[in-house]
Amino acid sequence: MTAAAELPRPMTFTAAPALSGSVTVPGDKSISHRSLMLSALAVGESRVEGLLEGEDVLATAAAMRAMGADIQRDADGIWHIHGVGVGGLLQPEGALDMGNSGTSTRLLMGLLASHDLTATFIGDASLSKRPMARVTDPLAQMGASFTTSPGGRLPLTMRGACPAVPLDYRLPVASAQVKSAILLAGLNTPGITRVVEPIPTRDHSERMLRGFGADLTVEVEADGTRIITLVGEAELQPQQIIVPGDPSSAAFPMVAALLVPGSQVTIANVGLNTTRAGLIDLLREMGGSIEVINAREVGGEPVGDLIVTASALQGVEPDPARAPSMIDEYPVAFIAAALAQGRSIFRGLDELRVKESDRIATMAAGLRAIGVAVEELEDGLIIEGSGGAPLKGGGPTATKLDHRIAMSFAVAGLVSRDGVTIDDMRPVATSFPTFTALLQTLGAMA
Ligand SMILES: O=C(O)C1=C[C@@H](OP(=O)(O)O)[C@@H](O)[C@H](O)C1
Ligand SMILES: C=C(OP(=O)(O)O)C(=O)O
Repeated sequence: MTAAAELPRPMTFTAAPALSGSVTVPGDKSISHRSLMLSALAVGESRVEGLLEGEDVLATAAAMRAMGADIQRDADGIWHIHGVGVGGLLQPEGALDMGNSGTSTRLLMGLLASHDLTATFIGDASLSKRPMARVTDPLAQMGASFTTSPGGRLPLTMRGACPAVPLDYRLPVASAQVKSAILLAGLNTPGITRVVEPIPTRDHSERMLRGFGADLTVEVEADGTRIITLVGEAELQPQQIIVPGDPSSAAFPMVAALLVPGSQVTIANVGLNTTRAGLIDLLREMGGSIEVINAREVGGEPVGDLIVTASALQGVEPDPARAPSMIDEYPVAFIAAALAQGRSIFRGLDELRVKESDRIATMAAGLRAIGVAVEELEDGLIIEGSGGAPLKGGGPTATKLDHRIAMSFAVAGLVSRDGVTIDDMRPVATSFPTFTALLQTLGAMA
């Protein structure tokens, strides 16, 4: 990194004229991570089209390379991966730098837990504060051992177990990262690995593992509990993967188009997997006009184009049970609530406190600073909406190395009187490197 890249990059977003046009967002981050990891375990060449080329996914690519996978990007932007086979990852020479990425860290810990190697995981200041016991505990039950920093955090060193012991595990926290870590560990483990998921979370790992030829079944009980069973010592076949646009990135232009009066925007090729589509349901309940056209299936995932038209929104009190289906979209949903008519009450969001920042506290402070009346709860926020009146604005908003906080307050700036200044836009490169260019395409910035 150059010295300039290390300096915070503040930016001000000001009231926008009506947004219009058609855009695409970069590839899905969750699917991109998984496509690199599973391709690196298949024997032969996999091709990945539409991979998110953000810092988080590039951290996964670098780690897989460091453990023996051959990963190349061609001039057309297609990624070619020659894998090493399940169980074939090599001892990395240096520490694995996971940057800002929780998904890379937790999924790779799972993947390596059943390999005969030692790996050290390091990350940035944000990642080094995040809890890892949620994965190290079950992986230790499979035989891996860990030396962690205080509180079970990064930097940590893991010694994998080979053969590992298959695990039957009921998730104590609704987390796709924990689920995926155990399933990935199960790939190179003799016998049956089973994960019981009382509250469904994103199912990209299950879909993709099956797509690569793993013997994986999902049973859904009457109360919605999912039981995922994986037969270990799998052999994965190389695949051609097309990554859909990330619904978590589409969330920002979607909310911007609903809030900026007179807007109509098309966001093409957005992933619409129901385990990810909670924000669309919520915004529609608030009165948002979001039409899905060209619904189709691409590479085993539902995809569609969204036509979003500016709408007057009403306050909501969403059911906490839907939290996993929009877990990364709450920051921008809070901005939508700040412009809605009436009060919104968000509860059951404890998980937001352990993301790239404490997203409840960071959003509460940022909203207050731009003139929104907000009450912080232990597990959520109460937000008094402006009824469509522009927010006061201000800043600089402290983003705390959190890309979704930065993009959410950028959207708030588009519907503010005085503009909103973000203290540092650099973290946006982790998931959505083309964010400001996309806002420009829509006419949001001069
Ligand atoms: O599995 C994944 O790709 C992800 C799962 C979610 O995390 P949790 O599993 O911690 O809820 C989400 O917040 C993260 O951005 C990506
Ligand atoms: C929480 C997120 O990602 P991760 O856990 O991979 O850092 C996110 O992208 O909002």
